Amino acid sequence: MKILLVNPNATASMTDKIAASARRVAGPGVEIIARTGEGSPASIEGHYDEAMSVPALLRHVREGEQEGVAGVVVACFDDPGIGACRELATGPVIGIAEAAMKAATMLATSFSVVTTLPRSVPVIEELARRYGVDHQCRKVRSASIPVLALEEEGSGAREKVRDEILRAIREDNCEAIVLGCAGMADLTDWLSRETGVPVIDGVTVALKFVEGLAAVSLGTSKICAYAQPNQK
Ligand SMILES: O=C(O)C[C@H]1NC(=O)NC1=O
Repeated sequence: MKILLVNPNATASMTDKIAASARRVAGPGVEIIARTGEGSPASIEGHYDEAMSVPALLRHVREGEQEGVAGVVVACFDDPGIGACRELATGPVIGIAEAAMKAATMLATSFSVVTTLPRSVPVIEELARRYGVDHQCRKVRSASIPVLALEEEGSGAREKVRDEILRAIREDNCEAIVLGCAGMADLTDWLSRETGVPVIDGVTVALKFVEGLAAVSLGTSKICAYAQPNQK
């Protein structure tokens, strides 16, 4: 089984980190094909970056379809272009925000999200509403770090994420934490140990959801909303 994992931003080191997290949990016989959003913004921080990341993402999904991938993980917590990707794909297409937040609702009665910058907070709050989990999402918080600080050793980014998680547990009455950035994937185990609560990373959860759905031969419905784009 081949699964396409796309980091929609243009930072290859983040793609490598995300792919390593995914490969650590991939099942036997599952090959992860990792791709970077060449020509897209170096990081996705807000609506404009998100929009600018979709063309390269769609090119990778189209290529993956031609390569016969079983499904797609969109590894950016804005879940950019999911509907458009689903129109191109036949297998499941799952964004890490939807995967992580819905997984949180299966593990706890409440969760908070910790993302990078304040400007990403309303984007994620809207996703929680769209996915119908806003009543269980206590709060979306920001660690006030640029996305790319997560790529810099010694930046203090990981400690800021940890400290914001501890504040969430104290103040939000939440029982689980969702990591609001694909670039946090490598911090998951450390953060769980440091904080004592389930810390959910959307990259690995989305991968297992795609793997599981593909394994039972379930793919994207093509009969209406996600039918192939009309030829003009
Ligand atoms: O908006 C964010 O902070 C998260 C989002 N940005 C990015 O480049 N990869 C992400 O997962």
